[in-house]
Amino acid sequence: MPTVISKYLDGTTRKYNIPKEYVTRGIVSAAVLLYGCKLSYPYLKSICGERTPKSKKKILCNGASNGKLANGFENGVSDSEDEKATNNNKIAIPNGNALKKQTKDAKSVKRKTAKTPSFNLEFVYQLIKLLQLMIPSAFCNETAILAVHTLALFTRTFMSIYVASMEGQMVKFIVQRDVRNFAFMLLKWLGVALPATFLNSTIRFLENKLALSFRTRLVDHAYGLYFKQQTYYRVSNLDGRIENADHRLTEDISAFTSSVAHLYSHLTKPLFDCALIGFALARSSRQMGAAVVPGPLLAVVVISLTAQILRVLSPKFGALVAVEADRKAYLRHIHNRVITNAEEIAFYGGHKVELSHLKKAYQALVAHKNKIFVQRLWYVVLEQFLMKYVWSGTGMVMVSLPIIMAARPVNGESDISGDKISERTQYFTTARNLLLSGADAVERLMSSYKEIVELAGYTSRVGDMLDVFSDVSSGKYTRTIVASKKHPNLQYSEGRLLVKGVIMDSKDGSIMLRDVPIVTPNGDVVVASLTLCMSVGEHLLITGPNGCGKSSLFRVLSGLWPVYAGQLMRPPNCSMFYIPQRPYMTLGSLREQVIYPDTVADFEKKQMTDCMLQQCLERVSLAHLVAREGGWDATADWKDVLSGGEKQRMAVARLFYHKPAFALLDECTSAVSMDVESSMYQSAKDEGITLLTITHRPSLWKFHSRVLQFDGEGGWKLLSLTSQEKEAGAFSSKPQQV
Ligand SMILES: Nc1ncnc2c1ncn2[C@@H]1O[C@H](COP(=O)(O)OP(=O)(O)OP(=O)(O)O)[C@@H](O)[C@H]1O
Repeated sequence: MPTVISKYLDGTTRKYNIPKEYVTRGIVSAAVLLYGCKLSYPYLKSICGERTPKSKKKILCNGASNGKLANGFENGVSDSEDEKATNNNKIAIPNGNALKKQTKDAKSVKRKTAKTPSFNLEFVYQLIKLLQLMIPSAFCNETAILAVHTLALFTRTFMSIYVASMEGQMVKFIVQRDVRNFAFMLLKWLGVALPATFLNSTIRFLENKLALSFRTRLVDHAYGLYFKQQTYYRVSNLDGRIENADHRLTEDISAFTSSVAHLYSHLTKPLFDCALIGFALARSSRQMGAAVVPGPLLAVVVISLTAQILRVLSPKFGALVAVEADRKAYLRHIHNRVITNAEEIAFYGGHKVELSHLKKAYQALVAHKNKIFVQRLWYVVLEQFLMKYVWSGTGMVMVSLPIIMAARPVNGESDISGDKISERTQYFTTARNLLLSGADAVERLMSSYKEIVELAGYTSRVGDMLDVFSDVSSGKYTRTIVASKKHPNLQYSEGRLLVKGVIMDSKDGSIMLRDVPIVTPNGDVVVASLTLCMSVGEHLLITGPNGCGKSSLFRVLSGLWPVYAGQLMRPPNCSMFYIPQRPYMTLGSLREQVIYPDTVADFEKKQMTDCMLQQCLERVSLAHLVAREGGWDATADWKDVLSGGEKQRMAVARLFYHKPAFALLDECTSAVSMDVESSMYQSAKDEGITLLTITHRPSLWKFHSRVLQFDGEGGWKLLSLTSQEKEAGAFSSKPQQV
């Protein structure tokens, strides 16, 4: 076939008197140009597709009015789908059934609009953004590693070519029966092998180093965002875009950085190989006196065709990888739940239920992995057939072309003399080795496509996570708000509640709320408008039925939940200390339990002593703990070592260590005996701490001067307590509103 093409070319160039190189170069350029157009067509189309009017795209975010998911899922949905969904949901939803329908619609839109990561423009943008984080400047560690890595890859390619030419010469000496030169060449070959193997190992070492450096950069950045403005709380409680942030922060970042570093060497070396080997092959073809163009032209055509076939038939590895990561994360989450709640589950004997959850999560992962294996099986069969056999055949033709097409001797010289044969053998061996390396390089380049698509999956997970973190840390939340939840006092835009409240620093240290609503992250308005003023020394008791918004008021005061309307004036966070019903025990020593959330360095900076900590423990009747646990430096799993009541008392001991202006006590003594509870409350008051207490215990009324009573239906009353009421723990007559 190539001979036919060559003959036809000869005829045509002679006929029209055009230099043969011009024609062959023209054909090659046109082929390359056409193939380039073909490859770039889908991307050009997607760029044009993205230029749809913004207004249409924005409809997607309109969750409040049409029940659709708010942003975060914009990509990958057609405009017609948007419009259909919008129109469907314009109908008012008066009852529960309709509400269910709406939720179903929202879910189906979520499914439709869920992004499928693939090799597209969005992937490129996200990757560039992440690369800027991983390589922050031209003079950083990572650039240095990259430079050394690139140099190592380049040197390795030169070595491969050098080794191939040495092997060619060795075969020539064998054919010539030249033992001396053969032995010398063999020694030289062995001498090169040593640095070559060292270089291979160095390349792998540098790749791992690069992956680790990239990971460290990303982890630093992600942790910075995660612990900024309580993002770790808000991302799971106020925003609905990502689940299992822990998995993304650990596994996905690691997989992403390893994939980037691996792909760098996986792409760079084959590219060097292709360029340099192509050049070396062309040079040896010319030395043989054969035409340079037909061989490479044939290679370009065959490789382009096989690449196209593989591209069309390739499964969507990016989407498959993203789903796999999701399922792995979910399985880990279920495991974590079992570990965290082991005692409760054991008491209930709930292992059957937990086991079934675990099995379900595991089966989902296994089913998905099987799906990937099956898809990979057929893809690898095709890939191997095309790359191993079709390419080997093409390589054979390419290697033989210069020998077959080389100019024949014209002056009666023999074509099969010893010298000529050994020369051709040397050429054949060198070219064959070079081609093998070249084929290997192209194979790696093509199999890299699969890895690039997999990288798209990780890029999307890591990139989305960082986007969500920075949105959330700057107060932008995305969560579905069902249309029927809209409240006239609040403002909505594109399905999201707008944060319109004003937060001010209190100058006199008091707390003041004016028309502040209490709204849950789901958009439920628990209390429509609350007005309250608390000066230092005015102890407030908060009561009401379950779920009426008592703890939520603390969340608003602490800044965990946004102030959607009205005004909130409050002292700085360090002046307010929150103690929850379920006390939290940190990792570390007994000392670190008392000083939490201070670190040991803070403790030393404040010039506090263990003796002072001992006094804190005495106030909550835990003085014996130091001796019992083996001193202040003793470490244990405090969550399990301390009893429920002891943990609650330890949490109150922290109050005496920090001595804040206000204590937000959320049923934090429910497991403490009543005598110890009373002495703790009295101590806190004596210390000058103003109490805001949520409790159902009448015995605590006596420590407070006012009561905020929620009715559970959005209403509330602020009442003063008489001394009889304080003692009785109940209102003696009809309560008087303040
Ligand atoms: N993270 C959250 N996401 C969505 N809704 C929430 C969240 N936290 C609380 N809620 C809802 O807010 C409402 C008020 O909850 P809150 O914890 O303030 O109740 P409470 O008055 O303290 O109740 P209890 O006396 O049982 O502790 C409840 O209906 C609850 O379901």
